[in-house]
Amino acid sequence: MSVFFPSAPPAVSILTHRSTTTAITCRSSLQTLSPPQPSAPSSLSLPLSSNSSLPNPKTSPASSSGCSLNCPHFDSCSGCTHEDNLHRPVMLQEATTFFKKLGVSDFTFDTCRLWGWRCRAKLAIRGSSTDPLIGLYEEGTHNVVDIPDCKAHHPSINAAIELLRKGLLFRCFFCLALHFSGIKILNIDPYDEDERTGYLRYVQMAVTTYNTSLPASERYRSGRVQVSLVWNSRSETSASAEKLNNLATFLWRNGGPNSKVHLIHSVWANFQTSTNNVIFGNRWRHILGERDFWEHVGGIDVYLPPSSFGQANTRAFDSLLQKLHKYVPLGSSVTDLYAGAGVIGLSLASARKCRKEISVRCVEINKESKLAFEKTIDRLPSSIDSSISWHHADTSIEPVSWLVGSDILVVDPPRKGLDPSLIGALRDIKSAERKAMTLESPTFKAKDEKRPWVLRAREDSIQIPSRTIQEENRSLPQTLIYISCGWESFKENCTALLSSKAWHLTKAHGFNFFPGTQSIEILAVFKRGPGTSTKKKKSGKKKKKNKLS
Ligand SMILES: C[S@@+](CC[C@H](N)C(=O)[O-])C[C@H]1O[C@@H](n2cnc3c(N)ncnc32)[C@H](O)[C@@H]1O
Repeated sequence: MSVFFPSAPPAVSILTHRSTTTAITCRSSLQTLSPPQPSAPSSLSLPLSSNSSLPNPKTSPASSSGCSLNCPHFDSCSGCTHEDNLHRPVMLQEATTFFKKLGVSDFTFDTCRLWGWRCRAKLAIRGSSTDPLIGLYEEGTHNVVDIPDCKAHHPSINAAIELLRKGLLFRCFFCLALHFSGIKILNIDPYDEDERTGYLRYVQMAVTTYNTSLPASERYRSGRVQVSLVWNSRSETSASAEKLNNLATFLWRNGGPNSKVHLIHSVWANFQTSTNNVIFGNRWRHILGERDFWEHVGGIDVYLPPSSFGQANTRAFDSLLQKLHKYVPLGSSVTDLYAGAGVIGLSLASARKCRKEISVRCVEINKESKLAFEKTIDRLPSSIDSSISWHHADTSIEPVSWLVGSDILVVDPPRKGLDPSLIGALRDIKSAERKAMTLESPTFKAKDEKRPWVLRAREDSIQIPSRTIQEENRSLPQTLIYISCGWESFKENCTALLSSKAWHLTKAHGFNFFPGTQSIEILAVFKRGPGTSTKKKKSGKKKKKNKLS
């Protein structure tokens, strides 16, 4: 649940989360950013679990100086950049000022969860089989820092790392009841970048907090981990396959359904032999546990294979989606660019039961996301009667063709921001619209032929459309909703859009997606045209005309 603390202009409103589970209150009530206040205002939710190393709210009240990270790895790990005032990232003041200058004085900020928020982590594995290191690189190096007590990780991730490293009582009758590491006992060497030897390169840990056999209030803290082992071999048939299977079995035996705490959801392998810094190779193999991995965000069940993009902060993403729904009127046609598995578009399609005739088109460059889209669409409520499609395409190529036929454009690009060609198309949207209205527009036809996978929400409504969405509706979006995880690129893109006078900014919201870092997630709403001042003049003229006529 979100609680709204009204604030005096020009301040930012801070929205905070009250957990359905155990909650801690960082004292204070009203939040403004100018002048800066020393104390934390928030009601903060803390996920706690039996295997959690998070502070217990009953024993560790938040300090009056704010909400601190209190992480033992802070000095050596590159993951977090600041320790204090997690509820108020450094960027927040700058963002508030930036939006105010652009006429948005009611910028809000949702503090979200401050600890245990990361539900998806990619960690490097280095060191030796007798002393494995599992964590992030030290700033500017390839030295891995062990982070067993990371305060950002969902506690289940830390527990799964622990299982990978130290294990439980494994083969204790052989080893005189000593506790040995899963890696040590199986004699699995971590990858050595210099020698290009060893087996285990990285691990991706993804937590699902959607276990419907538990009461809703217990689901978050009882999250289970999909473990993906990035293995230094070409495939599962290579010589080291036995070691890989032994490690997977070890994790499953000690963390699967027959263990004391069911921690491990599934174990996957990814095969990567490249010498570059790319984490994953192209080959994936499901080894143990459930193949299907579901999460529930934005009101829908979302399927997330390990190969597809997934948001790291599940709960914060859910808050953002709830906010986003408010900006999409019933009956809109939506294009979701940089869509991943289409979570944003599909969540919009299902947002309200009465939403009919909405059309959603998702565009994504990673073909691995297609399966996730198909699975997710299968679980959409049967009341949804929308035209929904997913396209494996590069947004930067002929971007105008993706804009045609949409009322609302949602963009959620990677950190580097929008592709220059898309920025160009949006700046020049008026002339693009004129062209689109021309029946024989070449851009139009070309894209139409390239649509490889057009899926419909319901099997029985599948029709090979004789008239595509674009042919029915050739207008271009009147609203642009920009979701950004890269503040610097957002500022640049925003300035470029506004300077074209093709768009003006109407709303902006911030979300604490990455507490402890410099980053915040932005949801910004742009409307077509140059904005209020010109509008006022125009409406003044209109009034006069009306009077005369
Ligand atoms: C920040 S993620 C957002 C994904 C999705 N909206 C979600 O929330 O799950 C950015 C996505 O853009 C995709 N992407 C990057 N460049 C792209 C391009 N040129 N065209 C289409 N998609 C692209 C990435 O593969 C990634 O899935």
